[in-house]
Order: sequence, then structure tokens, then C-alpha cells
Amino acid sequence: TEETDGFKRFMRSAKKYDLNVKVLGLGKQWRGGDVANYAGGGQKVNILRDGLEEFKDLDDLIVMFVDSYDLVFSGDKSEILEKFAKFDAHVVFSAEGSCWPDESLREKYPPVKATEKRFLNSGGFIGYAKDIYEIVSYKSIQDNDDDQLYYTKIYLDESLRQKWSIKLDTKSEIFQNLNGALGETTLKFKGSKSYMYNFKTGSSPVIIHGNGPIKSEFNRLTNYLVDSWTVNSGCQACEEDTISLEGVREDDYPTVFLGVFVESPTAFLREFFEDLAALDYPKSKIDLFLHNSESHHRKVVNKFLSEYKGSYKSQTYITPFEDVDESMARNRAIDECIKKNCQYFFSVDSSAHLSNPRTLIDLIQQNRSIISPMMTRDGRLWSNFWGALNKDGFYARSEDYIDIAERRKIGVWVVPFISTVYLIHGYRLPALRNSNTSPNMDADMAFAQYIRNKGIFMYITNRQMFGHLVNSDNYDIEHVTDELFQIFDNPTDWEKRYIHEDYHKQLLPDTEAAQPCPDVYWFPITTPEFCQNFIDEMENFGQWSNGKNADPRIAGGYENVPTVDIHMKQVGYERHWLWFLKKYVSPLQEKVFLGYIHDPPHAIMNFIVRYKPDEQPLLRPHHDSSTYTINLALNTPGVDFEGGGCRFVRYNCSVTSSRKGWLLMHPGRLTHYHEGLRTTKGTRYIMISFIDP
Ligand SMILES: O=C(O)CCC(=O)C(=O)O
Ligand SMILES: [Fe+2]
Repeated sequence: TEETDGFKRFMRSAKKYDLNVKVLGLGKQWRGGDVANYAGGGQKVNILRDGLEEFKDLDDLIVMFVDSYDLVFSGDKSEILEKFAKFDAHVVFSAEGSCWPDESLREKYPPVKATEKRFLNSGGFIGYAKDIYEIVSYKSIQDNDDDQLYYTKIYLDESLRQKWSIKLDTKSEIFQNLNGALGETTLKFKGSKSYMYNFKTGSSPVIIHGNGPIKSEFNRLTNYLVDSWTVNSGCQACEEDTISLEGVREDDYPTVFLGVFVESPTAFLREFFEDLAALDYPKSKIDLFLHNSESHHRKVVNKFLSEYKGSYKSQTYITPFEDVDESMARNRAIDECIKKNCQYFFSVDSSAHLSNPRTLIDLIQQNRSIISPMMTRDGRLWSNFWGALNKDGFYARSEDYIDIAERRKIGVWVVPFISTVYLIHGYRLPALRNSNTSPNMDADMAFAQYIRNKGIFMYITNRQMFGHLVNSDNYDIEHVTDELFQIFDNPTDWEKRYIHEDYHKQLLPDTEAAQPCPDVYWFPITTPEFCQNFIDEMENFGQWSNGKNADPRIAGGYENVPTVDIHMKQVGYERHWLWFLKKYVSPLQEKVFLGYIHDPPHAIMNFIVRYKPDEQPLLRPHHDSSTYTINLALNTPGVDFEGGGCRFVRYNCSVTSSRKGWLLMHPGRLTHYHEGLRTTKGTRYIMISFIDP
């Protein structure tokens, strides 16, 4: 009765196999009951009777009747007719393994072999128009009676069975009902063709029916069936039914209602907004709606809002101080979008970094009901879609989940759950009011379930790299800059924010490292922001040592060459720093001190040193207890302080014009006797590691 996504999928398959379909019931009021959960569907018999009226006297016309929402064709007319002929029957009904809706009729069915299906399913049958017309006219049936029971009773009446020469397709030659049979079927590919194979009966059925409570699994299979995707040809359905914004004037771009949701503490939120603002789409066509429920994030949010004030078509901000929870905010966004008559609703959560600026345009052009750009967490399989559901409606891993998440299979996939970022056609929204609310369920779970129940398809596309998801599982908001501590969970974001843009160049074979003094190497490694965040973190902690020899923080309690410093252990950064040494410092070392490979590098002494004229201004000549030492400048001579620098006595060579974010690397013992020169004004900060003591 409705033009659902399932119906469109069905029609696509009919077109693919060049079958002429007469659609019955479209636009009618459905009075057949809730057939997903209860018996019903009698209306289908009535509709079919009316539809067959004009053919009732044709005894050489073969017709096939099939459901559509949960069914696709997988073969053409000649294949269907050939198979039908082999039955030597006038009417063939599809069969399944369970006896529904009246279990008590079980034993009335003729027995079948163990590999076959014994019971009638009314979702598909084929036969001569005259016989079928007589069957559907045999008795009257109420719209909300059960159609399957109607046909079952006819079939189980031996005289009627013979009269109309009715057989069941017990070996799934033509019809494959999948409920209870998923385990005996598999997808097969042959060049650019896909089909289903039943290895229990050895058949390749041409009508595939996702009957019963296996809709998600059926949807998954139809990502491949009807030649939608094959191993050899990849995604053949991807370019179908798309639209193009190519050549469209910006003024004529569709209107997008952008709902942004900051619902929990989120790492790298600043970068999230940078990506959002950089989307390749005219802001004059975007209504911005932002809900922030974290007062912790209000500064970053406000900065984004004020920076783009007046740029978006409109700006709505629901602050953390308003009494609006996540579900309410999400529902409200949908309502606002409807009110504005938006053409698209684009929902983006703060963990979705849309680093591909084409994302929004790509999604619009893909032209699906609800579509989400696939994203995963940095180097993880965690993504914003599920490939399958378990019995309770929670996450289950589908057979193809990893291939899709890792983009080994590329395409546009119908899936049972999407979250975090998605685009919805505006005309779909009225059906989705209050879709984010369900008792005892998170908003995203409620939303996906609601859509599934509506029979609307959710697609995930991995045709492009769209960006990634930030992982905020271990995001503590107790530091001055919490991102500093995110080197493990969000390595890509961390690197982008904190590793010097010229760092990677240093590793190229043709790049020669700067050498300001003999065997003292000089590398850009961290950004100025890292240096500033690091200093701020330490100053906030504030427990600088007194620069005396007695030092309870170290084994033995005595420091020969003491500095005013803070150890990484004291600020909970030891693990992070050691990883930094392994990941970023070791490769540099291996380049300049050839043949010395210690993986992972070892370091017990990792500390930030503070020099001030009236505190500790200098450090007398000494050796370090290290194989090599790194000395990272955290601020700038001539700007933040006067004097300072490091002098290597043996070579009478000093590095005084140190560069913020650049480190010095030098041997620790024997050759590189060195001293810290006097800081005469301001404060000098350096970060030191004694590596491989
Ligand atoms: O001040 C400098 O640059 C040298 C620091 C140093 O040698 C040390 O902390 O061991
Ligand atoms: Fe030193």
C-alpha cells in the first residue's frame, strides 16, 4: 500500500530482470493488520482477486503473486517459467520450515524429505491465472483475517489441492523463504552477477523473500543481491538513483538544517568545529542548530558561534544551562527542521570529525532516505554503524562488518543501525517526530529502532574517506588542556595538534638533520601549542623542586646536578611521554646515530626544567646519565627570556638561539660535557629526557 524503501528495492529488482509488474494495492488504506507481529493480511487476497478479474478467463496466462516490501527477484522470466514448468502443476506456492499461523495443522501436511520445507508460505506463488483466480474467489475473507491460513486450508484439502493442481516449492527451486533458512543459503558471485545458492537443496532460487523477523539480515543480503555488489565489479547500485549538484548555482543549493550535538565531554572539540565550518557548502543555505549539554565546552562552542555569527542562514543555540536533555534536543531539531520546510536534515555529533569537506555534498548526491558517512575511531574497528542486530536489538557483528569498516568492500549499504552523523531527506521527517525518545534506551538506539520499525532504510556509505570518530572514553576534564593526554586514544588528532608540521620531513632519506654543534642534532618535533599547553600544565601543577642535591623523587635520593624541575611521573604524564619518545624521538635518533637501535627507548628521568634569574639561572658543566639526551625548547630566547642556551664544553660550541618546539639530541656521556647557560631575564623552560641511562 505504501511506496516504502523496501518497495523501491523490489521494483529495482523487477526492472533489473525485465519483469513486468502490476502493482496491486498501492495507495490503498491497509486494513490487513500488524502482520509483522500478528496473523492478518487477508486484504492481500481481496486485492489480488480484484486485480485478477480481468485475466480470470485466460487459461494460458501464467501469473506470479509476490509480496514486495521484503522480497527481491533474482532471476528473469525464462528462468522462472522453466522452473515452474518442471513442477508439472497449475499452481506452486512457496514453502517454509515453520507452520504458521496455526501450528495445529502441522501433521495435516504431506511429509517431505529432511532437506525440504513442508509448510506453505503465502508471500509468493505462481500459476495459471484462471486457477489462481478461482483459488482467491473460493471463499470470502476479511481484510484482517490471515491470508496464509486461507491458502493453507485450501492446500490441505486434498480434493481442492488436486482440483487446482497445487504443489509446494519444498526445495526452494523458485521461492526462497529465508526465515529459518539463513543457515542453508549463501551469496554467490559470477562476474558482475550475484545470486543466492541453497546448499541444502542445491538450488539457486529466483525469488528471495525475507519473511518473518529477519528483516535486518535480509536487508544485508540485498546489499549484494540483484547485482548490487559483486566481488569482481564492486558496487553496481551505487550510482543508481543519485542526483548531482554539479553546475548548480550556490543560491540554488538545497536548504540544509544542521543539527549539532555536544552531548558529552568530547576530545578535540575545537578541531571538530574547524572541520564543520570547512564543509564545502554555502553557509547561507544552512540553518544551524546547536545543542551543548557540557558547560565544560562552552568556551569552544561560543568561539565557534561568534566566529560564524551571521554566516549561517540562522543560528540557534541551546546552552548547557537550559533544561534540555539529549532526546529533547534531538527531537526539537527535527521539529524545527520541519517548521523551516528544510530539504535536508544533517545531524552531526561532536565526535564526528568531518575532515573531508565534500561529505555533505556527497551525501546529498547519493540521494538515499537516511544516509550516514562511515567513520571509525583512529585505527579501530569501532564505527558509527552496526552490520547486524542480536535477538535483543543490540549490536551484533555481521559477516561483512570488518570488510566494510576497513573499506575492503566499498559501497552504499543498508544497515540496521547508524549513529553520530547522518543526512535525512526532509520529506521523511514528519514520520520521525519524537523518534529519539524511548524509555530505558539511549537516544541513538531509540532513533535507529524507530526507523527500522518504520521500514525506512538506513544506509552507510564508505565510498569515500569522510573523517573519523574521536574517542572520548578516557577523556578526563581535570587538566588545563585535556587533549595533551590524548596521545593514546586519539593519536591522529593528537599528532595534528601537537606534532610539528616539519617533523615527518626529517625522516625522509634526503633530509639532513641540522647539526649546530658536532654530534648535536636539532629537529623540529612539537608545535608551539604543545609547548604552551605543556608549560601551562606544569605551572598549574606548580610543585617545582627546590634545585637541591637531596631529591626524594629519585632512587638513592641524591641528584648530582639538580635543577628546578617537575618529573613527568608527578603529573601523570610518564606513560604518555615514553610513548612520545618511542613514536617520535626514536626514529630521529636512528637517523643520526646510525646502528643504535633501542626499542622501546628507556628513560627514567623525564622532566621539565625552569630557569629564572632569581631562582635557578644556570646549570654547571656535567654529563647526563644517558646514552643520549633530548633537550626540547618550550619557549623562545629574546621573547620569553634573555640569555640561556646549552654549551658543549669540549667543542666550545653553544646553542643559544634555541627554537620553540625543536629538540637538541646529543650523546649523554664522555664527549658531550655540557652546561646550561645563565638566563638573565624572564623564564626559560626546557623538557629533558635521559634516554637509555
Ligand atoms: O639548559 C640546558 O639547555 C641544559 C640542561 C641540561 O643539560 C640538563 O638538564 O641536564
Ligand atoms: Fe645535561
